[in-house]
Amino acid sequence: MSPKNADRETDGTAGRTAEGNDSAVGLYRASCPSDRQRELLTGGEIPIAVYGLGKMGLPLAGVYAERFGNVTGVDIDPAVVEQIADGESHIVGEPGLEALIADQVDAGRLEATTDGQRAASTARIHVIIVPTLLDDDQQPDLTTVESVVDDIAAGLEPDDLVVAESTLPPTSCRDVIQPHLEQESGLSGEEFGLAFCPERTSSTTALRDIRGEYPKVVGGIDDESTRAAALVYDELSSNEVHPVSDATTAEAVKVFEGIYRDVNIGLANELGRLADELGISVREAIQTANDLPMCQLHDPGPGVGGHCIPYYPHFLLAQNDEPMAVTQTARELNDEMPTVVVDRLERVLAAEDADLEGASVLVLGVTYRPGIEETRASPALGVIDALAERGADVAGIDPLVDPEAYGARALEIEDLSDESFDAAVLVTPHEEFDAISWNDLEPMVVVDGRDALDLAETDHRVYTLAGKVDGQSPAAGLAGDGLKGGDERSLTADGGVGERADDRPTTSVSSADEPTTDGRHGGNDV
Ligand SMILES: NC(=O)c1ccc[n+]([C@@H]2O[C@H](COP(=O)([O-])OP(=O)(O)OC[C@H]3O[C@@H](n4cnc5c(N)ncnc54)[C@H](O)[C@@H]3O)[C@@H](O)[C@H]2O)c1
Ligand SMILES: CC(=O)N[C@@H]1[C@@H](OP(=O)(O)OP(=O)(O)OC[C@H]2O[C@@H](n3ccc(=O)[nH]c3=O)[C@H](O)[C@@H]2O)O[C@H](CO)[C@@H](O)[C@@H]1O
Repeated sequence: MSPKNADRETDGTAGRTAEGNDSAVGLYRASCPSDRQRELLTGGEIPIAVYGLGKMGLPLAGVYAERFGNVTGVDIDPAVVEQIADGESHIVGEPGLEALIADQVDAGRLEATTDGQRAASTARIHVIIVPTLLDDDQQPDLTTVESVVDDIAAGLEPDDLVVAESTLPPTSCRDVIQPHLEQESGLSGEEFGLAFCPERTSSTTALRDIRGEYPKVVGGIDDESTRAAALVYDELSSNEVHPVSDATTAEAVKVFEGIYRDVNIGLANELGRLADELGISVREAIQTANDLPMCQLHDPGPGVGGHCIPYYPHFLLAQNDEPMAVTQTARELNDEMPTVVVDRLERVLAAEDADLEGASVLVLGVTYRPGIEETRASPALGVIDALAERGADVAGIDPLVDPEAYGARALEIEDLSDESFDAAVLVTPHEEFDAISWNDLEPMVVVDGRDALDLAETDHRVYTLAGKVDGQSPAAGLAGDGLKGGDERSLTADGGVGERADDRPTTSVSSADEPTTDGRHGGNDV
């Protein structure tokens, strides 16, 4: 037993020490009836700490405060804490969050601090929602989670409940967090609750999701932990709680959701690459195949970014002996997509007897998704790197981040007509790009990675990755001899642009023909 807990013995009655000192009720092994536990929780009598106040943590802390009050948010970034203390949100583009934080702080139901140990000393429910990143070897990096666990351990009391919402490699609660808490707090694992309750939320719909868009998965290190956590989320969420057998199962649920998405996107990208050879729009074919409920293919694109989907597969790939060829192959394929996009651009330029050496290329969109200020693993990083490696002069526009920080010369939309570009690559279709007046720009080659542009009435030569959902093949927009977009054209592997019907490429575009790539350009940002 560590010194800080040496004098602490409990009589098993949650919320009281053997000396009878009052302290807030701990839900784990609580002796009072569950409806009393719910009253205490919703009445703000059980202090809660939320560790990590980012894109997911701040919305979560806000909803916890909205439902239970008595919430202390913890973040290591003083600027984040200061803004929240002022009732402001530092998260861009999360509908409703600004107002929620202002209301909860103003009502005294939410406060913020950088002092995790102080927050832990009063909280009886501890919620972990900090990032789980990867190191340079694609191995899960739990140091951030472990630093939060240290803070919690410093203030952990018998009958406290620890909830991990951060996505974790399966077995982390059992093999890392629980032993770490025991060792640092001096308590035994039977004295506190620990459950994994994954965050099934997406940026731009976080409050909707947290309040109850989906069932809440709850998996405890033991049955009592599952019970206590299920009670919390039954009160927090309007949706049902879905208890599972244990914490490892819950951890696997979350990682499986992410792997499913990455593999599905990988399949869509693999099929999307066939569009030139088949002379079709794969997007149209996918949309049509998805008529069937048993076929729900995702969208082809220039790659998979963010610190969720590209990361989650590595939480299993890194630690399991069983082969995971499907997961591995999809991950590699998605990682390769930024280079495939630049290869396609190179082919289109070759068809015009041009190349990337010295070409002026504009990259549209640096963040990984429109409207979200996040660049981790963004496909744009791989596109910018590949263009620069091939000698292009790369400019970039993004409404949320500075392209200079990512290797591209920063431009504003209003500056575009002052320059002429050989090409543009649309990676992330921010809504701000609707303001681009394409007819005012010198005709160029445009690679549209997301089928987000309609340039048919312009003189630009447009290649749409995987084709357009309206049925046009990828090269249909490559206006040649004055033809507008929409004519029947396809791009051949050797850089020709032939008629789609009869002139299907004689050389099949096999992977052997594709330039080899390390596919790591869209890699991890640790
Ligand atoms: N972003 C999503 O769409 C999404 C969706 C579901 C789940 N998740 C998961 O939620 C978790 C958090 O993701 P996010 O998007 O909120 O991350 P984020 O990068 O937006 O925010 C993380 C926050 O944690 C803070 N932080 C870092 N170390 C800390 C520490 N030791 N103590 C306290 N605060 C610390 C940072 O300062 C930052 O404010 C991750 O595990 C992620 O996998 C994310
Ligand atoms: C609860 C949680 O963890 N939520 C996560 C969050 O994930 P996220 O914010 O990282 O967003 P994603 O939408 O997964 O995009 C990731 C990258 O994949 C590209 N992409 C996407 C779809 C597609 O068909 N083709 C693509 O190419 C896209 O451009 C981007 O770069 O929300 C998702 C639901 O939106 C959830 O599923 C996901 O678990």
